Amino acid sequence: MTAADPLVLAVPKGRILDEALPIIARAGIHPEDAFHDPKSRALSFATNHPNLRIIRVRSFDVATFVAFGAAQLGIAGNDVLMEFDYSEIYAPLDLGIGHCRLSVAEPRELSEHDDPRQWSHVRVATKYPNITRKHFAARGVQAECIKLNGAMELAPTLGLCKRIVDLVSSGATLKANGLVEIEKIAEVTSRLIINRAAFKTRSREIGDWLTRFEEAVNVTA
Ligand SMILES: Nc1ncnc2c1ncn2[C@@H]1O[C@H](COP(=O)(O)OP(=O)(O)OP(=O)(O)O)[C@@H](O)[C@H]1O
Ligand SMILES: O=P(O)(O)OC[C@H]1O[C@H](OP(=O)(O)OP(=O)(O)O)[C@H](O)[C@@H]1O
Repeated sequence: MTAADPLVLAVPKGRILDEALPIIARAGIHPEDAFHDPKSRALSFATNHPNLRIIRVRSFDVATFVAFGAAQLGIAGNDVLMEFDYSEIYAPLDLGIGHCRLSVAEPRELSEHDDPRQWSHVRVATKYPNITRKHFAARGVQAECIKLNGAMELAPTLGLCKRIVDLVSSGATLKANGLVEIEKIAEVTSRLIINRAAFKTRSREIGDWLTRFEEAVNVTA
C-alpha cells in the first residue's frame, strides 16, 4: 500500500451496521448509493472522500482484514477482537453500539442443581472457542469446545452438549430455548479498530479519521 492508495474502512454486514451507519455519517463518510442497495452484489464502495473506500464483510472477517492490513480501519465487536486477539489491531475507540454480553448458559432444569465451582471439565458449544478455553482455564477447568457458527442455543436441546457460550442481549433467545445464563464472561460493545502498521505510516490521515469518529460518538454521548 502506498500513501496514494485510498484507505479502506471495513464494516460488518450484520446487525451492527444499522447502528454504525449514523456514526459513519456523522464522521462525514457517505458511501455511494450501491452500498445501501440490498440487491447490489458489490463488496467495495467509493465514498464522498476519494481517499476512502468502504468494504462490507462478515463481522469476524472485519478483524482479519484489518489485522493483515488489507483494510486500515474497521468496526468490530470486542467479542470478535477478544476471540482473535490480533496484536496488529489497535482498538482505541468504543463506539457505544452493539451492546450485549458473552455468557455461559445451560438448561434451566440443570441450573437448579448445578454447581459450576465443582467442574473440572466442561463441554461447550460456541462460536468463541479461544475466549471460552481461556475463561475456564483461568480457574483450572478444561473446556472442550464444539465450534458452531450460529444457533448455539439449539445445542443443549438436541443433546450436542449441555452448555453454550454465546452473546446475550435481551435474553429472549435463551428464554425461548429453555436456557438460563449462569456466568458472564465479558461485556461487549463495538469499537473502531486500526491496523497498527498503517497508523504509523499514515498517521496524519488515520489520526484525522480517528478524531472524526471520536467527535461523531461524542455527539450521542
Ligand atoms: N443480540 C445482540 N445484541 C447486540 N449486539 C450483538 C448481538 N448479537 C451480536 N451482536 C454484536 O454484533 C456482532 C455481529 O453479530 P451478528 O449476530 O450480526 O453476526 P452474524 O450475522 O452472526 O455474523 P456473521 O453472519 O458475520 O457470521 C457481534 O460480533 C457482536 O459484537
Ligand atoms: O439475547 P437476545 O436479544 O435474544 O440476543 C442474543 C442472540 O443474538 C445473537 O444471534 P443472532 O440473532 O445474531 O443470530 P446468529 O448468531 O445465530 O446468527 C446471539 O448469537 C444470540 O443468539
